[in-house]
Amino acid sequence: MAPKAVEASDGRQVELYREPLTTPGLVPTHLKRATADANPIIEVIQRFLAHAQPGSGATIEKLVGLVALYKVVSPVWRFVKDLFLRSLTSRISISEYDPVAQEIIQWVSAEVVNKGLLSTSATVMTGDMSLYMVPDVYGELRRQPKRQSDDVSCIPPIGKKIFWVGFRPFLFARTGSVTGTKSQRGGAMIDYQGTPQNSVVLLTPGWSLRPLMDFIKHCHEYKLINMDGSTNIYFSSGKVDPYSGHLWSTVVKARRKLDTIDMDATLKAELVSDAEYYYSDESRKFFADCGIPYRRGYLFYGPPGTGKTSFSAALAGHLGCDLYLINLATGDVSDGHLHRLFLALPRKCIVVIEDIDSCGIGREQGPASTEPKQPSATAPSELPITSDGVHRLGYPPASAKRHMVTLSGLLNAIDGNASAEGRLLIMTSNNPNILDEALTRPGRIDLKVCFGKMMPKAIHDIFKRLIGRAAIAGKRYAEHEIEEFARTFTTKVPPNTFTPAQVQNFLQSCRGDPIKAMQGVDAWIEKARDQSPEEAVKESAPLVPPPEAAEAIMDDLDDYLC
Ligand SMILES: Nc1ncnc2c1ncn2[C@@H]1O[C@H](COP(=O)(O)OP(=O)(O)OP(=O)(O)O)[C@@H](O)[C@H]1O
Repeated sequence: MAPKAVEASDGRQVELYREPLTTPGLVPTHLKRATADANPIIEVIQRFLAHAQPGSGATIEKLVGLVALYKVVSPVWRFVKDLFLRSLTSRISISEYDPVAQEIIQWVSAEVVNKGLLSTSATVMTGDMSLYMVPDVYGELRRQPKRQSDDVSCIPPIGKKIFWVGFRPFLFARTGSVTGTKSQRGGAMIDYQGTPQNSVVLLTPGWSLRPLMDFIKHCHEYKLINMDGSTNIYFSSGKVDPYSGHLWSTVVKARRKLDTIDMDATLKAELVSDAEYYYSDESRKFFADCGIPYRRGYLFYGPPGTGKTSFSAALAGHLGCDLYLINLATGDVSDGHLHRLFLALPRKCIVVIEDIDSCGIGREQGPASTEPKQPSATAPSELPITSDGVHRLGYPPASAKRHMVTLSGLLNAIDGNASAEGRLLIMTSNNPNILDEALTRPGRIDLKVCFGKMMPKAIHDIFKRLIGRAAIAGKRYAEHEIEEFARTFTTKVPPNTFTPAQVQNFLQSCRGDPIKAMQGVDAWIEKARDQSPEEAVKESAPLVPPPEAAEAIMDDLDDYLC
């Protein structure tokens, strides 16, 4: 019906969209609409209320009838829809803990959410777009308030998304048992301890799982191509990450190259070739044929700041796998938690348990012990027994207050029957002599490697890397001049006296200036002789700072570029 223009009592023009309900010429105010400033939603509500009035034709009873009809029809519709989807589609559900799920999220982030013209919702993260996107840093804006000038990238939010790969449609859904709202928790997965987990569901038309498997493979290959140049470093604080609901939190780091680790060249080559062989098809077959659990373990020992953790990170980058760091010394990791951390590991990865000697690993007394008693450098019976009946090997730092991993808990996690296979485990220690022999026996630890203080060749190399590269790139010095400086520097620094962290610290302070390095080296040697390796390490940045410094991690990311 055409609107009618009517003049209101205050002189304004109003339009009537329907015949007046009462006497013609007497217009109820709730049916009027001012031409310019009325809110259309309020107007609809007003009209509805007017219709619902007794005697208006549409009664409250009709409304109740409509609601009842909806209540009956909606479960039937859901049932028909589910039946249709289940009988005509194939689907896969994956826990978000699973690296496969993360690869899918990464693909959907990059190819659907960030490129999609029709993407109307996403979880926002900031960061260097040249690095690979990390699925774990949900709520990244809260974590990185200072990085406002950076590029912004998006990952799929909790919810559903439909996209096409070639001519095939896929439905991607993230259920949010941990990070989602109440209404988004339906169908969420539950882990073996009954804890709800976020999960990813993939669905495509057809009865074969093949297209889904091909898509998952495609996401994996995509990750391998795009991960070139960076390494995912996972670390655990002993708590579930509040943003992702994962046990592991992640940072993405520029890949550290093996040639930035200054150590004995033969030793380095042997370690790299051993790790490469471990992950070769030939070795996999050998383990399977012989019925040996497919695991390998290294013990890296030596003073702090000699490159044990840095080499592990470089090795992960070289092998193209992720690095998982566990620090038991925080006192936040319990036996059960450690077990769950190991269960959540992918098949190919490097796990580093740092400073294993300083975390207070003890041998349980009585029936709980899983290993026969082994003699060790310090006999367990001579050690203090705590109230929980556990001998502590070494003394935990003051921070280790709440949880303590026991020796049997650790052994169970690393090679118990339920423990995953395929990982390369690296334990680092400053004091290997106090470690229980059960922990380092062959089969658990296959190679023990000493990371020592700097020898002349390594001193020469570190000078050329930290001073020479910048000086030559800036065309301030020729290569032969740098070679000469490096030789002089090497003769001045006494061999087997300083750790790489100490030398790196000094050379960094010279900011690529060889003259400054030559002028300052004698004074530095005098000072550094009295400095303990521990103090030197404190001055140089650790690989992964504690989780509470997550903002700082991202800010300092570039510092790791070598
Ligand atoms: N061999 C090395 N070559 C190059 N850099 C090194 C080497 N060793 C240590 N560094 C540098 O020293 C710092 C500390 O190294 P890292 O944390 O790897 O030592 P660590 O032996 O694991 O120490 P800790 O026993 O305290 O864990 C890092 O910044 C690293 O770059």
